[in-house]
Amino acid sequence: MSALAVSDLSAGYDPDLAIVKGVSFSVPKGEAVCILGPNGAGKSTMIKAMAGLVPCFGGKVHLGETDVTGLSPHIMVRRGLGFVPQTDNIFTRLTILENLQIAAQLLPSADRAGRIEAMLAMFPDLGDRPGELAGALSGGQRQMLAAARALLTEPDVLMLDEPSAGLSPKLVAQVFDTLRRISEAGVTLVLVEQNVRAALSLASRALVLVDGQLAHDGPSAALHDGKLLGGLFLGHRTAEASQ
Ligand SMILES: Nc1ncnc2c1ncn2[C@@H]1O[C@H](COP(=O)(O)OP(=O)(O)OP(=O)(O)O)[C@@H](O)[C@H]1O
Repeated sequence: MSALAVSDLSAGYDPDLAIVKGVSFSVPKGEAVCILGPNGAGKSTMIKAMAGLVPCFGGKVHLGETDVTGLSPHIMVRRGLGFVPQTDNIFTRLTILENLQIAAQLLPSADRAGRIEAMLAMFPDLGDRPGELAGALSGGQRQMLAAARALLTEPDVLMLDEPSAGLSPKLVAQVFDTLRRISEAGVTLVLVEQNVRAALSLASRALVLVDGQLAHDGPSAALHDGKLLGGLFLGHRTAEASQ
């Protein structure tokens, strides 16, 4: 049983103009998968459609055995999906603790304090200063807070849209170390990334999206060869994508 299965998904902003065009893939429980591709390929649109934030025109998204296609984002969370958007993923005028408390509203009240404690323990940079304003955090720490908010509800699958966007190389390394720990804890990860090297070092498998279609689906190791990746970005397709 896959943790996440996407079949023949079409999605976009205008029903007459699909951005994501018939994409299929599945992610086994515990796997980390990255979605790469040139600018404008439709990566963010696809991950947002999977999270219920962009309309799906056709196809299905399953979380485990549950069909979650087109459900609203807060219902997706209840079905076991965590999503970290690229921007506006924390409340900058609230404290770290308040950010976690808001996310915890989705949990039964008896579980809230324990889960918040668990997140503060998992992310020591946050646990050291729960009363600090989120707006005062570094870019990397903000991404950690956004991930902590999504992990509070113990999702089966955590999806992230460009967690490295706008970060210095040092902060990118910090964020990816955190993602590695999350992956090692058994959470299934799906991330869209522009930072190819960081994404391939974390994920065991890579999908390449070009012009809204899957051009490649295979082990990350195969893409350490920059030539293959360059060819894919230019529009070549590999056999794995059509299987
Ligand atoms: N809110 C929107 N309304 C209409 N069109 C949009 C919207 N957001 C994105 N698009 C269009 O969808 C297409 C795919 O954009 P998307 O952001 O999904 O690509 P991407 O692969 O994530 O690109 P990048 O790597 O540059 O972030 C682009 O043509 C873009 O202009």
